[in-house]
Parts: sequence; C-alpha cells; structure tokens
Amino acid sequence: MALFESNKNRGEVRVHENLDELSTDLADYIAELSEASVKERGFFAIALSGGSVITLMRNLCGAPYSKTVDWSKWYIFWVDERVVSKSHVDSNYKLAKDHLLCKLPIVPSHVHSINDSLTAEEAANEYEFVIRQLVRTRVVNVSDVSDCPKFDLILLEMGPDGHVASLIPDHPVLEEKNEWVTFITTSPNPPPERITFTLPVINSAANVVVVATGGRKAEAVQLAIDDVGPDGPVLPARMVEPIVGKLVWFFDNQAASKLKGFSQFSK
Ligand SMILES: O=C1O[C@H](COP(=O)(O)O)[C@@H](O)[C@H](O)[C@H]1O
Repeated sequence: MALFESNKNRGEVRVHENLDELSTDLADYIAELSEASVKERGFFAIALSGGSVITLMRNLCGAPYSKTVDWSKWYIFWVDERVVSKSHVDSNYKLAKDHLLCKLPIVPSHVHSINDSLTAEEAANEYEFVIRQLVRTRVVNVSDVSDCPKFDLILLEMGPDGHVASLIPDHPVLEEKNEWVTFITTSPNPPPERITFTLPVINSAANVVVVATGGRKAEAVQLAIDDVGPDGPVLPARMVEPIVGKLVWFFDNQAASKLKGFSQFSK
C-alpha cells in the first residue's frame, strides 16, 4: 500500500497494488478503528454499504482479528438498502450476511437491518426512528457539530457514476438536509426504490471510508478527488466531506490511474 499525495482537502488516499493488498489494509484499518472506539466509548457503530466492499472486508473473518476486535461491541447498520426482501439477491443485507456477518460472532440483536416488509417511505422513517433510539442510549454517538448521529465508521463504495450509498448524481436526494434516512424511487440502477442515509449523516461520521476498484471507476475517482474547478461536475462522492471526521479512500491501481500525478507516482 502507498499513500498517494493528492488534493489535500479530499482526505487520505491509499493506493494498493491489487485486491488482496487492499483487503488486508482495509481489514487492518477497520480493526484499528474498532479497537479505538471500543476503548474510548464502549461501542463500535459501523454502517455498511452494498457492492464489492463487503467481499473486500473478508480478511476480518481471519484469526488475527479475534484477538484485537471485540465483536460483542459491534453494532451493524446499513447506509443504504434496496426495497426488496431480505432473501433477494439485490438485498444489501443479504450480501453482508452471506459474505461477512455469518462468519463473525456479532450479537444478533446488534444487527440493525432495514425493515423489508414496508414501503420505501415507511422503512426510511422506521430506520431513522431506530437510530434515534440508539443515539439516546449512546450506542450510536451524537455529533457535537450537527443534529445528526455520529457513526464510528461509515463504509461507502463508489459506483462508476460517482454515487455512494443511494445518493445518485443530479438527484434531489443530494439536497436533503433535515432527514437522517430518506428514500428514492427513481434509481437508474435497478432496483429503483432505495432507502439511504443522507449526506448530513454521512458527513457527521467520525470516520468515512470510500472504496473503489477497477478501471471503470477511474474517471469518477478523478472527479471525486482532483481539483475540477468551479464549473466541474459535483459527483455525490465529491460531496462526502466529513465535518470533523476523517475521510480515507481505498483504491487499487486501476481505480486510481486517472488521478493527477498518478503516472509519476506509479513508476
Ligand atoms: O447500488 C449500490 O451500489 C454501490 C456500489 O456500486 P457498484 O457499481 O460498485 O456495485 C454501493 O455503494 C451501494 O451501497 C449500493 O446500494
């Protein structure tokens, strides 16, 4: 892994030779954040995305982490979910359960998935209510700088169009300032109905990780990080700017290949 010096306002950029290296670094990083958070406040509230970030977290299931990670203190949430049943192949819950959660000793009552028996609007409202209860008990921390929860870690995967969570380019959902959790019915990528954390919640987290791999995401990576000038496109991933939290990008070489200065860096 190498740290890539890029646009300083856009967080730390970690570039990896291959997916194995990225997985190792990602697992180490998450384990460190978990240790620090459990030590500091007794809980680790982590919000997962869909996409390949889940399989890239696979190393967390390995033996070394059973010594350093206190799984009993983990509380799992989803930054976004598709409006399908939990057994559907498109369900972000199913993806995480099948590839990760079934292999980790997480307390079942600490897994807060989004209700799949409601409409998108009802499920968004209910999920926000659930998070509000957990903020009251401090399982989820509260932000000092906004009226939002402060997740210990929000894990995002950026799509090739620059979306993160179900915050899609040029959609009014990007303007949502009041809700913590909202819904959309017009996702261009199927399924069209989604529930999603809003930008104020993402930007109130203590730590945000954005993962992108593969050449098909290289252009979006460049637009999310490099200086694009005042008239440049503002991708949803570019709107991820934690107010006080730390932002770290995890890329492989292909995804990072269009970043300014990358050709000299990779020599
Ligand atoms: O639809 C979604 O996609 C992204 C990842 O995009 P992909 O094209 O790389 O699969 C994921 O971040 C998000 O949680 C998910 O609902």
